[in-house]
Amino acid sequence: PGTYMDQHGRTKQFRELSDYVAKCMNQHGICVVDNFLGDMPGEEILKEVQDLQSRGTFQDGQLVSSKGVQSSQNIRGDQITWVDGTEPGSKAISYLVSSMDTLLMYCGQRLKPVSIRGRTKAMVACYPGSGKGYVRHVDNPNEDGRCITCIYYLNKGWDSRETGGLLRIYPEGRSEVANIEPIFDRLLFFWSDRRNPHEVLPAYAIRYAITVWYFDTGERLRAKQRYRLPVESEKHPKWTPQHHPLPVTN
Ligand SMILES: Cn1c(O)c(C(=O)NCC(=O)O)c(=O)c2ccccc21
Ligand SMILES: [Mn+2]
Repeated sequence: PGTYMDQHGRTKQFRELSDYVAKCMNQHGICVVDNFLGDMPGEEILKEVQDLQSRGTFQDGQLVSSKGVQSSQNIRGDQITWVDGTEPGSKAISYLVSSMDTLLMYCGQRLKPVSIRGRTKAMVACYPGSGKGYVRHVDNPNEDGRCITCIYYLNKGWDSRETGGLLRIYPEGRSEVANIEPIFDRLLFFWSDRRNPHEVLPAYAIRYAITVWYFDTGERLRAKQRYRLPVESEKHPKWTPQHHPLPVTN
């Protein structure tokens, strides 16, 4: 039987990790964390995503462009579904999202100048591997409130030389690009605004990812006033470290 990694051990790990994430975000605006949760929890999350897919909950992603919704099946093969973590069969996804929340909470005020108090639900995405990718875009080009994009990848043994599917980021004002392999148990953060245009290169194998966008409190409030959304419509995670049973770790 495995030993429980004690809550204290994990807290210490997250504190150190948050030092790295805060520094990396302020320096580069892009941050990669490998082996975020470990093999076991990663496998649990992958299983839940595959179950979601087998239950047919994924629908084709719509490309919402500034000209309103246009169906884009021919451009993007991605399929998406939204999970808030309370649905049956989403315990591991919920553990992932609360781990993301906790890590960002430990970053606290160091992620200047944003102050994060809310986020979207988790968007589970699957590229079927038919050679489609995702056109180059900016997640938040018009100050809709989203400040940090957080993506968790689930693809075991992914090798983009074989199966493509690289995330390519073109950091604004820089000559070099960032090529991110969507490998299993990898966590990625980047600023959601125009600093990080990005694209997903055509994928030739099934490619899973789970994305959460974190809101900057001020920007989100202003965006709501512009569109008169009820301010309470956001799911505000409580910022106390979530008490949840830690997975058995060998
Ligand atoms: C399916 N999919 C996406 O894959 C990305 C995206 O940037 N993905 C990056 C990645 O998976 O590495 C998106 O930004 C996105 C935005 C709205 C709807 C669907 C979307
Ligand atoms: Mn994107």
